[in-house]
Amino acid sequence: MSVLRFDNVSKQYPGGHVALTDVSFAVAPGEMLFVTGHSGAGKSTLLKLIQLAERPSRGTVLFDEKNLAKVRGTKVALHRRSVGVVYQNHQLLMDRTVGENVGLPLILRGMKRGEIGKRVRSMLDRLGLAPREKALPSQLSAGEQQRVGIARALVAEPTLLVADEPTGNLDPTLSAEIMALFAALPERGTSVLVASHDLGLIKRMRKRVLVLDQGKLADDIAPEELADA
Ligand SMILES: Nc1ncnc2c1ncn2[C@@H]1O[C@H](COP(=O)(O)OP(=O)(O)OP(=O)(O)O)[C@@H](O)[C@H]1O
Repeated sequence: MSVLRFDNVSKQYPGGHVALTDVSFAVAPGEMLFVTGHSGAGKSTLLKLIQLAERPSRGTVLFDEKNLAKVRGTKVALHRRSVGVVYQNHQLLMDRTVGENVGLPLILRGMKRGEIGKRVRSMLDRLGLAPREKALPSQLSAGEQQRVGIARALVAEPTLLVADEPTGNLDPTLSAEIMALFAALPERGTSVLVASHDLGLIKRMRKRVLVLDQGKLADDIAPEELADA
C-alpha cells in the first residue's frame, strides 16, 4: 500500500528538454521524505506531476493506488484536494486576512461558513497563529507568513503535503521550525514530500532522501544511512 508511486516515469517538455528519466519510487502512508538535487535536476517537475500540473511522457504515477493518467477534466480538481501544496513564496492573498487566506480552500469546496470558521480556527491554533487571525499577511513576519501558507495547505486535510523549497526565504532558525512542523504531520496521517537543496537541513531531519541528478533518480537514501550533519 502506498500513497504515491512513480513507476518508470519520464518527462520531456515540449521543445525536447528531458526533465525526468525513468524515475521509480513509492511513498508509504505517513512517511516524510525529501527530494534533492542541483538546480534543474527535476525536483519541481516531479512535484508538478503529482499535482497534475504536468503529465508524464512515459510511465505511471499512482496516487492512493489510482492511476493519475485516468484523472482528467473535472476530476483533476478533485484530485488536487488530496494534495496540499506549500510554495517557497507563500503566495498568500495580500488583501485578505490570515483567517480568510486559510479558509479559502474550504470556500472553494463549498463548505458552510460555520464549519469553515471552526476548521480555520483549529488549524491556526495548531500552527500557533490564532492571535493573528484578523491580521493581514503584510503585518506578519516571514516565518509567520510561511506558516499561514502551510495552514492553508493543510486545512482541507490532504493525504499528501508537497512543498517546493518551503524554507528558501527563511533563516536557519525559522527553517528548522517549519521542518519540525512538517515532521509532526505523519503522526496525523499526512505524508510529506519536500523538495529542497539545503543539504544541511535535510541531514539534520534524518528522513529518507531521494537524490535527482539530471532527471535521473541517482540515490534513495534511508534515514539511518545519513551521515551526521
Ligand atoms: N515548462 C517547461 N518547459 C521546458 N523545459 C522546462 C519546463 N519546466 C522545466 N523545464 C526544464 O526541465 C529541467 C528540470 O526543471 P525543474 O524545474 O524540474 O528542476 P528543479 O530541480 O526544480 O530546479 P530548481 O532547483 O532550479 O527549481 C530544467 O532543465 C528546466 O529548464
